[in-house]
Amino acid sequence: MQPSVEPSMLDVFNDNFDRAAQYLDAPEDLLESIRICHHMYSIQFPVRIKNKVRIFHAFRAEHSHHRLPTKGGIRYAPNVHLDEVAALAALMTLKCAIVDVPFGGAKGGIALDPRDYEADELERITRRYATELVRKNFIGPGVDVPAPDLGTGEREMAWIADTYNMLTPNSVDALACVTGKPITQGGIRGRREATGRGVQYVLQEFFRHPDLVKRAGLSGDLAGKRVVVQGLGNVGSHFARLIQDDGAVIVGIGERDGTITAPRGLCLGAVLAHRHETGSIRDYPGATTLERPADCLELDCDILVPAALENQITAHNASRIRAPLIVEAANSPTTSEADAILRQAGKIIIPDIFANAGGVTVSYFEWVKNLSHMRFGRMAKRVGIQTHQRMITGIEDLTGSVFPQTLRDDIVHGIDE
Ligand SMILES: NC(=O)C1=CN([C@@H]2O[C@H](COP(=O)(O)OP(=O)(O)OC[C@H]3O[C@@H](n4cnc5c(N)ncnc54)[C@H](OP(=O)(O)O)[C@@H]3O)[C@@H](O)[C@H]2O)C=CC1
Ligand SMILES: O=C(O)CCC(=O)C(=O)O
Repeated sequence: MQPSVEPSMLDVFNDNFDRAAQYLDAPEDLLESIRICHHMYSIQFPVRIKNKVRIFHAFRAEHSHHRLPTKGGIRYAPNVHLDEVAALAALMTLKCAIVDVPFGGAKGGIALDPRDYEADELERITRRYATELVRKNFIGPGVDVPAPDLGTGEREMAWIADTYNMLTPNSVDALACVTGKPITQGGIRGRREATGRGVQYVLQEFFRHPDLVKRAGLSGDLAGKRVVVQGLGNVGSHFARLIQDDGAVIVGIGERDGTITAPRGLCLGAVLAHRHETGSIRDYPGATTLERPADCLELDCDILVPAALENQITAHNASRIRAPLIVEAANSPTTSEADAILRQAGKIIIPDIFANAGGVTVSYFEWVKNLSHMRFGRMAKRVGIQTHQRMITGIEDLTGSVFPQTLRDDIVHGIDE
């Protein structure tokens, strides 16, 4: 029987937690203290928008303080509420543990649709939210460190860092109060694409395990695999670009305004240019446009990557999912009932708390960089350049050949952030 109401994200987290707990030999009281969200902050504040005072509802949840600071994004979406950020904060605790970064989990949000506001209005709302977080000690380099999530990005993180800085004038570590900042404001190279790149790495790793590939009913490597992506935002667009470089073929894309599909493949760059020009992915030349964003989930493909919203694969559509491999780039895109249906059908699901952990991993390096007040590699850079230079000269002397200039520059320069 199909449920009439979709479960909340917190229901889904609790179901999954209970399922995982069965594999542990841990007392129930301990499990309960791991499950619950420890600190929750719910705020309502007024901001003047177009000469009218509007009340905004905003939240921050710190799931676990077993490691500090707590860490997790801030989302701007119309229906954000306290239970939702509590569930997302719990996922952050598990995610940080899986990739072993020293944080407890947190998440926050403001209930608004960013498309309804001008940039200066969003700035005032964001700065007021950040001020409220400072007032209640829900932000700080050693307390709770937000980052981008759905509907937010580098710009919002820069506003938050600046607000924090203004309110704590003697704090030398102020920049470490938030990650995902622009490079010029203390950000780190690679954070922008980190979550999508992490999803790419997860898939590359999956295809290094022939037993898993076989269990999914697939063969070979990523090249030629047919991929469908839902959501062309920060996570989805970088993932799609990177996976195309691995030879995968994007056969479908779902966005807010519908789905496009082309069995022979879509060129991501051209789709983004089309969206930029027309404001929509619909009617992309050479592709079929389907009405609903969720139509993309049911397309025939090898790998399905939901990278937009929660609760997309539900008890209602799970039986129509054709992809044998599902990679959860979004947080909580699959309800627990859907998860059971998919597993029953023999599908492999790579869960969000592993698949999208690339973002918080790179955030960790940004935080460390801000606390150390030094760019990665700065101290050893010159020594590295001299060592590589000597190595190249030695090889050229021994072989009598000369390195091509571009290769020489590449080797001499070495890695950066
Ligand atoms: N940013 C990060 O580093 C991380 C994000 N995540 C998770 O990844 C997911 C996506 O986040 P992110 O990419 O940052 O968010 P963005 O806001 O950058 O992108 C979301 C994208 O989804 C689109 N979208 C909105 N509604 C729908 C819909 N109904 N169907 C299909 N697409 C839709 C949006 O379109 P439009 O622009 O029109 O709104 C937008 O292109 C979220 O679940 C987030 O929690 C997880 C780890 C880290
Ligand atoms: O980069 C971070 O700190 C957190 C990213 C995030 O919100 C997430 O992984 O869901």
